Amino acid sequence: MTFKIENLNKSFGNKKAVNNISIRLEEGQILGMLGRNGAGKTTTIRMMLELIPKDSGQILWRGKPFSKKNLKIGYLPEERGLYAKMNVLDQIIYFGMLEGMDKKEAKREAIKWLEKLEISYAAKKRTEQLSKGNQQKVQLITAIIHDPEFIILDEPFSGLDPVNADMLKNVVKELIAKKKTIIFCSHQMDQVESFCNQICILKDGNLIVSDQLSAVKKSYDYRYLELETTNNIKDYLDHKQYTFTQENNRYKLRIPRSERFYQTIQEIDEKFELQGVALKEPSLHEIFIERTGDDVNAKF
Ligand SMILES: Nc1ncnc2c1ncn2[C@@H]1O[C@H](COP(=O)(O)OP(=O)(O)OP(=O)(O)O)[C@@H](O)[C@H]1O
Repeated sequence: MTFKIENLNKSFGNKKAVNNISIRLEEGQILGMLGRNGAGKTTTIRMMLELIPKDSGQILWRGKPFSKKNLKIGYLPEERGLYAKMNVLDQIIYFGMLEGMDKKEAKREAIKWLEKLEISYAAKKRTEQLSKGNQQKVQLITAIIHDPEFIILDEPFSGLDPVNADMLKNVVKELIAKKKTIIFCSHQMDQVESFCNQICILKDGNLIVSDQLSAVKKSYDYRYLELETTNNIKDYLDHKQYTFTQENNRYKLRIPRSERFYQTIQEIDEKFELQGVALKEPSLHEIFIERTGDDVNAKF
């Protein structure tokens, strides 16, 4: 395992913000770090980046301390941290130099990225003159200009219009294609699902899920059977005590993973004639809600 967090702990006074968590990640994998507000994600990341000291535990990269001294790390923080009065190009060069680049190289890369993200026109503007979305592009550039091998992205697409969101998503896809190791924090479950092959869920400082996304889905007790029919099967499903939702001609039934549903399908088809049938794994959204303690039936 290339990246390891082992028995990591952090308290603030009486508050246990991170409780003995261990996470493993192979190089080139994308980990979605999930948890409700206050779960301990930012605290974990801050310890990784040595911004705050850990109480105990270790964080390792290829067997050595996970530290800027041993690998290049890129970080896009949730609270954006740019210098408002500094001009965009100088700002990016400054961050590049902080990460060990020489000025010429940082300038070359900065110009390349500004062109790629279609904000070259803003190179000489003060950062505060840019829209929120364009400032976020600048922030992303400062996080990856030094070509880091490990990248932490905290809510990278929040507050972006769809065109800019797609542009930054393409950058993340390129990073994934380049086999960067990435930790991706987001409350947008569909984004986590589309980018990450591994997930961990924190709750009140505890790690309650940590596995491959596919394994997490398979460990969920339910699946969903989607049926399409022009006939009204609502009464039948009520009678059979299925939990389901209906949208026009489509019905979505929550069935235990163990249920032998072929017979159900056959029975419904004979009575009502089905136009479509599909078996779906639960979405990450559903798993998240169930595992972090909310009533899944209320949300279903
Ligand atoms: N500097 C601090 N002093 C005191 N308590 C803190 C400090 N930083 C975090 N906490 C507490 O630790 C807990 C974990 O907070 P953390 O910011 O890590 O959560 P999070 O999962 O990142 O939440 P969010 O999704 O809202 O960013 C919370 O109860 C928070 O109030």
